[in-house]
Amino acid sequence: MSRNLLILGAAPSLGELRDTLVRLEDTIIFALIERSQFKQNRDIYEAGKMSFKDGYRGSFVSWFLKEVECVHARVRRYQSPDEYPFTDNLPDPVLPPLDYPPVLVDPRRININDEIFDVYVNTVVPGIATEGDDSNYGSSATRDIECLQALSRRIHYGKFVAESKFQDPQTHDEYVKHIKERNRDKLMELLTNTRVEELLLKRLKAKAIIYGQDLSAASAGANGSTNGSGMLLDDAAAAAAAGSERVKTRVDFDLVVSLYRDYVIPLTKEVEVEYLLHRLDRN
Ligand SMILES: C=C(O[C@@H]1C=C(C(=O)O)C=C[C@H]1O)C(=O)O
Repeated sequence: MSRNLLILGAAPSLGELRDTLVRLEDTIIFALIERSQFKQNRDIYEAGKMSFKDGYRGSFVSWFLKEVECVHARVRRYQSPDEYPFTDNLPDPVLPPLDYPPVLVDPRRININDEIFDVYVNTVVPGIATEGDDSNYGSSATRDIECLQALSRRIHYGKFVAESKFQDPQTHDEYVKHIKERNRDKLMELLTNTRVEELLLKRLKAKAIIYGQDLSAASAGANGSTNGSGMLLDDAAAAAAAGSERVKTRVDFDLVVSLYRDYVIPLTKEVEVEYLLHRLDRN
Protein backbone atom coordinates (compact mmCIF):
# COMPACT_ATOMS: atom_id res chain seq x y z
CA MET A 1 0.00 0.00 0.00
CA SER A 2 1.52 3.34 -0.97
CA ARG A 3 1.54 6.04 1.69
CA ASN A 4 -0.62 8.14 -0.70
CA LEU A 5 -3.46 5.77 0.08
CA LEU A 6 -3.11 6.70 3.75
CA ILE A 7 -3.27 10.38 2.87
CA LEU A 8 -6.21 9.87 0.53
CA GLY A 9 -8.00 8.29 3.45
CA ALA A 10 -9.06 5.02 1.87
CA ALA A 11 -9.02 2.38 4.56
CA PRO A 12 -6.72 -0.18 2.90
CA SER A 13 -8.18 -3.63 2.30
CA LEU A 14 -6.55 -6.73 3.82
CA GLY A 15 -5.39 -7.69 0.33
CA GLU A 16 -3.70 -4.31 -0.20
CA LEU A 17 -2.06 -4.56 3.22
CA ARG A 18 -0.75 -8.04 2.45
CA ASP A 19 0.63 -6.77 -0.86
CA THR A 20 2.55 -4.13 1.07
CA LEU A 21 3.91 -6.74 3.48
CA VAL A 22 5.10 -8.80 0.49
CA ARG A 23 6.91 -5.74 -0.92
CA LEU A 24 8.50 -5.09 2.49
CA GLU A 25 10.01 -8.59 2.32
CA ASP A 26 12.16 -7.37 -0.58
CA THR A 27 13.15 -4.22 1.31
CA ILE A 28 14.15 -6.22 4.37
CA ILE A 29 16.08 -8.92 2.45
CA PHE A 30 18.11 -6.36 0.51
CA ALA A 31 18.75 -4.32 3.67
CA LEU A 32 20.09 -7.46 5.38
CA ILE A 33 22.26 -8.25 2.34
CA GLU A 34 23.70 -4.71 2.49
CA ARG A 35 24.51 -5.03 6.23
CA SER A 36 26.08 -8.47 5.69
CA GLN A 37 28.93 -6.86 3.68
CA PHE A 38 30.54 -5.67 6.91
CA LYS A 39 31.85 -7.42 10.02
CA GLN A 40 29.70 -7.47 13.13
CA ASN A 41 31.66 -4.50 14.59
CA ARG A 42 30.15 -5.24 18.03
CA ASP A 43 31.65 -2.06 19.56
CA ILE A 44 29.07 0.09 17.73
CA TYR A 45 26.27 -1.51 19.78
CA GLU A 46 27.91 -1.08 23.20
CA ALA A 47 27.32 2.02 25.32
CA GLY A 48 30.48 3.69 26.55
CA LYS A 49 32.69 2.44 23.71
CA MET A 50 32.64 5.91 22.10
CA SER A 51 32.29 9.39 23.62
CA PHE A 52 30.11 12.12 22.13
CA LYS A 53 30.64 15.90 22.40
CA ASP A 54 26.94 16.36 23.24
CA GLY A 55 27.42 14.15 26.31
CA TYR A 56 25.28 11.34 24.87
CA ARG A 57 26.04 8.16 26.82
CA GLY A 58 24.53 5.45 24.64
CA SER A 59 26.03 3.27 21.88
CA PHE A 60 27.24 4.60 18.51
CA VAL A 61 24.28 3.01 16.69
CA SER A 62 21.77 4.48 19.18
CA TRP A 63 23.43 7.89 18.83
CA PHE A 64 23.36 7.70 15.00
CA LEU A 65 19.72 6.48 15.10
CA LYS A 66 18.82 9.49 17.29
CA GLU A 67 20.54 11.87 14.89
CA VAL A 68 18.80 10.39 11.82
CA GLU A 69 15.39 10.31 13.49
CA CYS A 70 15.72 13.92 14.66
CA VAL A 71 16.20 15.01 11.04
CA HIS A 72 13.38 12.78 9.76
CA ALA A 73 11.07 14.05 12.54
CA ARG A 74 11.56 17.62 11.31
CA VAL A 75 10.09 16.58 7.95
CA ARG A 76 7.12 14.97 9.79
CA ARG A 77 8.07 11.35 9.07
CA TYR A 78 6.68 10.19 12.42
CA GLN A 79 3.33 11.88 11.98
CA SER A 80 2.58 9.19 9.41
CA PRO A 81 0.54 6.38 11.06
CA ASP A 82 2.84 3.76 9.50
CA GLU A 83 6.11 5.15 10.91
CA TYR A 84 7.36 4.65 14.49
CA PRO A 85 10.59 6.10 15.92
CA PHE A 86 13.12 4.35 18.15
CA THR A 87 14.03 7.68 19.80
CA ASP A 88 11.97 9.60 22.37
CA ASN A 89 11.50 13.40 22.56
CA LEU A 90 11.99 14.16 18.87
CA PRO A 91 11.85 17.79 17.59
CA ASP A 92 8.69 19.24 16.06
CA PRO A 93 8.33 19.18 12.26
CA VAL A 94 9.21 22.27 10.20
CA LEU A 95 6.40 21.25 7.80
CA PRO A 96 2.72 21.71 8.69
CA PRO A 97 0.90 18.51 9.71
CA LEU A 98 -0.74 16.42 6.97
CA ASP A 99 -4.40 15.66 7.53
CA TYR A 100 -4.22 11.87 7.85
CA PRO A 101 -7.77 10.49 8.21
CA PRO A 102 -8.06 8.33 11.34
CA VAL A 103 -7.70 4.89 9.73
CA LEU A 104 -6.39 3.55 13.04
CA VAL A 105 -7.83 3.91 16.57
CA ASP A 106 -4.53 3.78 18.46
CA PRO A 107 -4.74 5.99 21.56
CA ARG A 108 -1.58 4.51 23.08
CA ARG A 109 0.38 4.87 19.83
CA ILE A 110 1.70 1.32 20.43
CA ASN A 111 5.44 1.13 19.74
CA ILE A 112 7.52 -2.04 20.28
CA ASN A 113 10.75 -0.71 18.74
CA ASP A 114 12.74 -1.43 21.92
CA GLU A 115 11.96 -5.13 21.42
CA ILE A 116 12.77 -4.91 17.69
CA PHE A 117 16.10 -3.20 18.45
CA ASP A 118 17.11 -5.92 20.94
CA VAL A 119 16.23 -8.75 18.52
CA TYR A 120 18.12 -7.03 15.72
CA VAL A 121 21.31 -6.37 17.71
CA ASN A 122 21.42 -9.66 19.63
CA THR A 123 20.12 -12.10 17.00
CA VAL A 124 20.01 -10.65 13.47
CA VAL A 125 23.45 -8.99 13.30
CA PRO A 126 25.29 -12.10 14.61
CA GLY A 127 23.32 -14.16 12.08
CA ILE A 128 24.08 -12.08 8.97
CA ALA A 129 27.55 -10.60 9.65
CA THR A 130 30.81 -12.43 10.31
CA GLU A 131 32.55 -11.92 13.65
CA GLY A 132 35.26 -9.28 13.83
CA ASP A 133 35.86 -5.57 13.41
CA ASP A 134 36.60 -3.94 10.05
CA SER A 135 36.24 -0.34 11.33
CA ASN A 136 33.36 0.27 8.92
CA TYR A 137 31.36 1.75 11.80
CA GLY A 138 29.49 4.45 9.87
CA SER A 139 28.64 2.11 6.98
CA SER A 140 27.53 -0.67 9.32
CA ALA A 141 25.36 1.70 11.37
CA THR A 142 23.84 3.21 8.22
CA ARG A 143 22.77 -0.28 7.08
CA ASP A 144 21.62 -1.10 10.61
CA ILE A 145 19.27 1.88 10.58
CA GLU A 146 17.85 0.84 7.19
CA CYS A 147 17.21 -2.67 8.56
CA LEU A 148 15.67 -1.35 11.79
CA GLN A 149 13.37 1.10 10.02
CA ALA A 150 12.17 -1.56 7.55
CA LEU A 151 11.58 -4.12 10.32
CA SER A 152 9.74 -1.54 12.46
CA ARG A 153 7.51 -0.51 9.57
CA ARG A 154 6.71 -4.13 8.70
CA ILE A 155 5.90 -5.15 12.28
CA HIS A 156 3.81 -2.07 13.11
CA TYR A 157 1.79 -2.65 9.92
CA GLY A 158 0.11 -5.19 12.19
CA LYS A 159 -2.09 -2.31 13.36
CA PHE A 160 -3.57 -1.80 9.89
CA VAL A 161 -4.06 -5.55 9.49
CA ALA A 162 -5.77 -5.75 12.88
CA GLU A 163 -8.05 -2.82 12.04
CA SER A 164 -9.00 -4.44 8.74
CA LYS A 165 -9.87 -7.71 10.49
CA PHE A 166 -11.77 -5.83 13.22
CA GLN A 167 -13.88 -4.08 10.56
CA ASP A 168 -14.68 -7.33 8.74
CA PRO A 169 -18.44 -7.91 9.30
CA GLN A 170 -17.86 -11.67 9.46
CA THR A 171 -15.57 -11.39 12.50
CA HIS A 172 -16.35 -7.97 14.03
CA ASP A 173 -18.62 -9.21 16.83
CA GLU A 174 -16.19 -11.97 17.74
CA TYR A 175 -13.34 -9.45 18.03
CA VAL A 176 -15.51 -7.15 20.20
CA LYS A 177 -16.36 -10.08 22.51
CA HIS A 178 -12.71 -11.13 23.00
CA ILE A 179 -11.62 -7.49 23.44
CA LYS A 180 -14.24 -6.89 26.14
CA GLU A 181 -13.21 -10.14 27.86
CA ARG A 182 -9.51 -9.10 27.56
CA ASN A 183 -8.90 -12.54 26.04
CA ARG A 184 -5.45 -12.34 24.38
CA ASP A 185 -5.38 -16.02 23.45
CA LYS A 186 -8.72 -15.90 21.64
CA LEU A 187 -7.70 -12.69 19.85
CA MET A 188 -4.42 -14.33 18.78
CA GLU A 189 -6.31 -17.42 17.57
CA LEU A 190 -8.84 -15.34 15.60
CA LEU A 191 -6.30 -13.10 13.88
CA THR A 192 -3.84 -15.91 13.01
CA ASN A 193 -3.86 -17.10 9.40
CA THR A 194 -1.60 -20.14 9.24
CA ARG A 195 -1.93 -20.54 5.48
CA VAL A 196 -0.70 -16.98 4.85
CA GLU A 197 2.23 -17.56 7.19
CA GLU A 198 3.21 -20.85 5.53
CA LEU A 199 3.10 -19.33 2.04
CA LEU A 200 5.11 -16.34 3.26
CA LEU A 201 7.93 -18.49 4.63
CA LYS A 202 8.13 -20.53 1.40
CA ARG A 203 8.20 -17.33 -0.71
CA LEU A 204 10.77 -15.75 1.58
CA LYS A 205 13.22 -18.64 1.25
CA ALA A 206 13.01 -18.55 -2.55
CA LYS A 207 13.51 -14.76 -2.54
CA ALA A 208 16.46 -14.92 -0.15
CA ILE A 209 18.10 -17.57 -2.35
CA ILE A 210 17.42 -15.76 -5.62
CA TYR A 211 18.21 -12.23 -4.40
CA GLY A 212 21.15 -13.45 -2.36
CA GLN A 213 23.01 -15.02 -5.26
CA ASP A 214 26.33 -13.42 -6.11
CA LEU A 215 25.72 -12.84 -9.82
CA SER A 216 28.21 -9.96 -9.87
CA ALA A 217 30.94 -12.53 -10.49
CA ALA A 218 28.97 -13.90 -13.43
CA SER A 219 31.39 -14.70 -16.21
CA ALA A 220 30.97 -16.17 -19.67
CA GLY A 221 32.42 -19.66 -19.30
CA ALA A 222 33.12 -22.03 -22.16
CA ASN A 223 29.73 -23.64 -21.75
CA GLY A 224 27.77 -20.52 -20.71
CA SER A 225 27.57 -17.78 -18.08
CA THR A 226 28.20 -18.83 -14.48
CA ASN A 227 27.58 -17.19 -11.12
CA GLY A 228 29.99 -16.59 -8.24
CA SER A 229 29.70 -20.24 -7.26
CA GLY A 230 30.55 -21.38 -10.80
CA MET A 231 26.98 -22.54 -11.39
CA LEU A 232 25.50 -21.91 -14.81
CA LEU A 233 23.11 -18.98 -14.37
CA ASP A 234 20.17 -20.98 -15.73
CA ASP A 235 20.95 -23.85 -13.36
CA ALA A 236 21.43 -21.43 -10.48
CA ALA A 237 18.09 -19.75 -11.18
CA ALA A 238 16.35 -23.13 -11.36
CA ALA A 239 18.06 -24.32 -8.16
CA ALA A 240 17.18 -21.08 -6.41
CA ALA A 241 13.57 -21.25 -7.52
CA ALA A 242 13.45 -24.82 -6.20
CA GLY A 243 14.83 -23.57 -2.88
CA SER A 244 17.93 -25.68 -3.34
CA GLU A 245 20.48 -25.60 -0.53
CA ARG A 246 23.23 -25.87 -3.18
CA VAL A 247 23.03 -22.20 -4.07
CA LYS A 248 25.66 -20.06 -2.31
CA THR A 249 24.10 -16.77 -1.22
CA ARG A 250 25.34 -13.51 0.22
CA VAL A 251 23.00 -13.81 3.19
CA ASP A 252 22.05 -16.95 5.09
CA PHE A 253 18.62 -17.72 3.68
CA ASP A 254 17.78 -19.97 6.63
CA LEU A 255 18.40 -16.99 8.91
CA VAL A 256 16.04 -14.82 6.86
CA VAL A 257 13.33 -17.47 7.18
CA SER A 258 13.95 -17.99 10.92
CA LEU A 259 13.97 -14.20 11.45
CA TYR A 260 10.48 -14.03 10.07
CA ARG A 261 9.25 -17.29 11.65
CA ASP A 262 10.64 -16.60 15.14
CA TYR A 263 10.50 -12.81 15.36
CA VAL A 264 8.87 -10.77 12.57
CA ILE A 265 5.59 -12.70 12.40
CA PRO A 266 5.24 -13.18 16.20
CA LEU A 267 6.03 -9.49 16.83
CA THR A 268 3.56 -8.43 14.13
CA LYS A 269 0.88 -10.55 15.81
CA GLU A 270 1.86 -9.08 19.22
CA VAL A 271 1.20 -5.63 17.74
CA GLU A 272 -2.13 -6.86 16.33
CA VAL A 273 -3.24 -8.16 19.73
CA GLU A 274 -2.09 -5.05 21.63
CA TYR A 275 -3.81 -2.81 19.09
CA LEU A 276 -7.07 -4.78 19.34
CA LEU A 277 -6.99 -4.84 23.17
CA HIS A 278 -7.12 -1.01 23.13
CA ARG A 279 -9.33 -0.68 20.04
CA LEU A 280 -12.42 0.16 22.14
CA ASP A 281 -10.58 2.53 24.53
CA ARG A 282 -11.88 6.07 24.63
CA ASN A 283 -9.42 8.37 22.79
C1 LIG B 1 -0.41 -10.02 8.83
C2 LIG B 1 -1.44 -10.88 9.05
O1 LIG B 1 -1.74 -11.36 10.29
C3 LIG B 1 -1.00 -12.46 10.86
C4 LIG B 1 0.45 -12.20 10.74
C5 LIG B 1 1.12 -12.56 9.61
C6 LIG B 1 2.52 -12.05 9.35
O2 LIG B 1 3.07 -11.39 10.26
O3 LIG B 1 3.04 -12.29 8.24
C7 LIG B 1 0.50 -13.41 8.64
C8 LIG B 1 -0.74 -13.94 8.87
C9 LIG B 1 -1.43 -13.76 10.17
O4 LIG B 1 -1.19 -14.85 11.02
C10 LIG B 1 -2.30 -11.36 7.93
O5 LIG B 1 -3.35 -11.95 8.23
O6 LIG B 1 -1.92 -11.11 6.75
